Formats: sequence, C-alpha cells, structure tokens
Amino acid sequence: MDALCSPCLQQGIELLDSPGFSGRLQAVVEATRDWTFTFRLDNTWTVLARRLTGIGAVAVLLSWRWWVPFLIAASFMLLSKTYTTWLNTAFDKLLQSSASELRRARYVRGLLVQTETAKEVRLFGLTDWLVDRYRATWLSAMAALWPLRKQGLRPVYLCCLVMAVAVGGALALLVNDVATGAVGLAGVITLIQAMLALEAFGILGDPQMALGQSTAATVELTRLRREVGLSETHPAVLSSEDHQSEPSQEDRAVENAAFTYPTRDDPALSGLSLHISAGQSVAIVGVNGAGKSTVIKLLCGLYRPDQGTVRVDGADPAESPTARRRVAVIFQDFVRYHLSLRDNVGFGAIARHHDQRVLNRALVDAGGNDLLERLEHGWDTILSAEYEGGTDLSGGQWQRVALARALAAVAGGAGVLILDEPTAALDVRAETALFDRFLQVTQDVTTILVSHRLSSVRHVDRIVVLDPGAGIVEDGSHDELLRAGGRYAEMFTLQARRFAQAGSETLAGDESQEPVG
Ligand SMILES: Nc1ncnc2c1ncn2[C@@H]1O[C@H](COP(=O)(O)OP(=O)(O)OP(=O)(O)O)[C@@H](O)[C@H]1O
Repeated sequence: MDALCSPCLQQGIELLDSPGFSGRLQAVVEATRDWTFTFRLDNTWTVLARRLTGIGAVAVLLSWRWWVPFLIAASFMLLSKTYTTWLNTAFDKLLQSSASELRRARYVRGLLVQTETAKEVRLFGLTDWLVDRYRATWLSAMAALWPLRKQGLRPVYLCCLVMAVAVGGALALLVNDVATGAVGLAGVITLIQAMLALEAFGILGDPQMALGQSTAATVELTRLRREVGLSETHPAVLSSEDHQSEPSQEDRAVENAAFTYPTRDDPALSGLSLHISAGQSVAIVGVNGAGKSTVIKLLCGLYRPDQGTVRVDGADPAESPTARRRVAVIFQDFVRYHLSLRDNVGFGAIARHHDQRVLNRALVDAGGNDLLERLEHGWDTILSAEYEGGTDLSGGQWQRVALARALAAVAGGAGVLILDEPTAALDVRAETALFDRFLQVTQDVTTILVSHRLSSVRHVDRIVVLDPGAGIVEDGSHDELLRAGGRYAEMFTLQARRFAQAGSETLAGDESQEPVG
C-alpha cells in the first residue's frame, strides 16, 4: 500500500477527493484485508466439482488395484485434517494473543488511506512513519504465529511424508506393471491422471485461484498508479536536518490565486492575493463559504491553485516537502488518532517524536499538562477507550492535544502556524484565552488564525476579511478596521452587543455559528 499511498499523498489530496479513486483505493484495502466472504462463496462450487472429480478417479483406480485409491485418498484426507487443525489453532492463537495489535495495525493502515486523515498525514509528513509503524505492529502481532509455524507444523510435514510414500508406492507399482506389460501407454496416462485427481480429497486448493486472489490487489494497485500517473519512485523521506529550527525571514504569499474544487463548477477563490510577512499574526475572517479554509489549504500545499502562485519561504508548498514542513496546521476536523498521547503530540514533529522535552513543552504550552496526570500510562496511554488501558478524552482535551501537536511542529521547525477553527467547540472566553496564549508562545512564528468569533482574534497584528466571490474586502489591525467603520466594525459591534446581552455562556453556542458580514 505504501507504494501507492506515499506518492499519492505527496502529490496532493485531490485524488482522495475523487469518489472513484477513493472507492477503488478502499476496495484494494478490503481486498488485501478480508477475502473471507467471496472466498467461501466462490470455492463452494469449486470444492464440490473437485470432490466429484475425486470420486471419478477412485472409480478409475478401483479397476486397477482396489486398495490404491483408498490408500492415496486417506493420505490426502489425513494431511487435510492435520493442516486444518493447525490452521484453526494458529488463527485462534492469533486472535487471542494479538487481536488488539492486529486491530491497531489495521487502524494505522487506515490512517494512510482515509480522506479524513489525508490532510494531516500529508502535512506532518507521517506517511513513512505510519508505514513503518504498520509493518512493525503487524509483524509483532504475527510473532505469535512464528513458534506455531516451527513446532506446530511438524505433524503436517509428517502427513506430507505419508502422502508422498503412498503416491510414490502406487507409482512404483505402476512402473512394475508397465515393465511386465500388464498396463499399456493409455492405461499409464489414465491411472496417473486418476492418482493426481485424488488430490481433490486434500486441502491443497486451486493454485490458480489462490494465485489470482493474492495478485488481484497488486494488479489493481498497479492500474491505479498508472491511471493517476504516479511515479514508481518512493518520495524522499525528510531527515531531521530538513526540519530547520530557525524561523525563516521569508514571506508567505498567495498571488492572484484562483481555485475550483474538482467536484464543483463555481470557483471557491478567484484572483485572491495575500502577502503575510514573516513573524506576523494574521486572522482570516468571513462568512461561511467565503473561502477561508481554501486559502489555508493552498498555503499548506494540499491543493494547487488553478491559476496564480503560492509561496512559502520562496517555494511552492504543493511541490516542495521542505516548504510544506514549514507549515503546521490544525483544522477544525483535526484527527483524533487512536494512538498514544506521545504519537498524538509527536506527529507534529515526527523527526523529534521521541524528544520528551519537545513533547512536554508543547503540552504545557497548549494548556494540557493537567491531562497528563489523569492518564494511567502517561504519555503512552492510548487515546481511545477501544484499546486495553486506553481512554477517550473530552472535546476540549482533544483540542489541547491537537494544539500541542501544532506547537510540537513549531519546535520541529515549522515557521507558519495555522489554526483553522480547531477551538470552535470552546466557549468564547476559553477560545480567546487560548488564542492569546498561542500568540504569546509563538511570537517568532507566523501565525494564521481562522475564527468566526471576532473577539477571539482581536489581538492579532492584522485581520483580513474574506468575502465569497469578492476576495479580500478589508485588511488591517483590529483598531484600524474599527475606525474604518466597514463590515468588520459592524459585525464586531453586533457580536459584542449580543455577547453583552446574552452573557458569555449562553452566547458561546450561538456565536460559533455567527457569520461576519
Ligand atoms: N472539499 C471540497 N469539495 C468541494 N467544495 C468544497 C470543498 N471544500 C470547500 N468547498 C466549497 O468551497 C467554498 C469555500 O469553502 P471554504 O471551506 O474554504 O469556506 P470557509 O470560509 O472556510 O467556510 P466556513 O466558515 O464554513 O468553514 C464553499 O462554497 C464550499 O462549499
């Protein structure tokens, strides 16, 4: 799968937006995971037909030496029984001792192919790490099988020997009959074919079908790769040196960008230009559907503009993994990884994933240090109640973990930190406090905040008001925009009045829905 997932996510996430591609990718995943149903259905007929062939073979061999077909068929059946017993034991053992590890392995594999996780996996450059984790978890789950393979298979090998002796003995008899002239050429061919057909009483299966099944997923993968024009080469893995720790002094810019989503006719952005100086804090506000998240996605290199350019530190983030690594973003639909707290935070800076200092600092700065005390296994607690020893978190706790991930990314070298409404579930006061704290701990970093609550973002250096179709309609500091008395001023006043009337607690829910303008 990594042969497809890595280059696919490296290119962008448009492919996963395409229902056709996404559906086929999921089909490949299913194909490599679970053949059980179709396997049984298809093979019912095959097994019936082959058993009938076996009975015919017995009838043919009866006329030669009556005991030969029974001896050979019995040896095949014995082998079949021993092998099936081993297989059942192996599966039992696997499910008993490694079920949760197998599940974890599948979960990690799922992160590589799901649309919901694609943005973060690409942005944080997690593909290779996840592929390695998948392999390691899967191998560790399979470890329960290795001893069984060594010792448990001995009876199976013994039955193979018995079968070989029975078939070999029958062939020797046949050679003898040929030598004495008791059996002619036509008889030899018929009898040998009949002997081979007795294999229908065994469990050797249809090699062609088995081969077809095992290669079907590979064939589909190859076809998908060819269709979407993915190269064979594996994308380069960024080393820790690629994660510059010094903030860059270069600007971030979107220049005359137009973009239409592949599944839409109307453009999400047309002719938008936005320059952000290094170290500046900027808030992007606007009504629902104004294109705020789309601008962010372009800046992250998740999509390529149809027209115009996007530059982060002088490079196109859609093309340059290094430029992409300079941007850390947490979206409203950030991923709640069913993995350890360490992974959830460390994914922000995968090259420093085990640097405890970075993790501690990020969690404290995100206001989540008290969370650590409540987790039974500390940093190694799995953040999902579906796993033994794991636990789920509240919405607010998850948000702090996601913010810690973004801060870890800054420690890992990201120079642009973007929060695209990950705090929408917090009330106005909590969001304002968190944004203020964020601006404090990220003073050297370019910060972009997206929010509907104008009071939460008033302390940024600059506020940009986006309008659907019209692009940027206002641009300035909070005070400047208030003085200008335009749309921002109008909405800020309206929100402030409603806030005062309703009280912070009750308004919190309403205001998260409140559009600007
Ligand atoms: N993945 C997508 N596929 C198709 N259309 C999309 C997609 N994402 C956004 N759009 C459309 O693009 C336009 C801009 O959406 P965008 O999410 O950028 O707006 P926004 O200002 O962030 O909105 P909100 O405040 O509701 O989050 C909208 O018309 C939206 O329906």
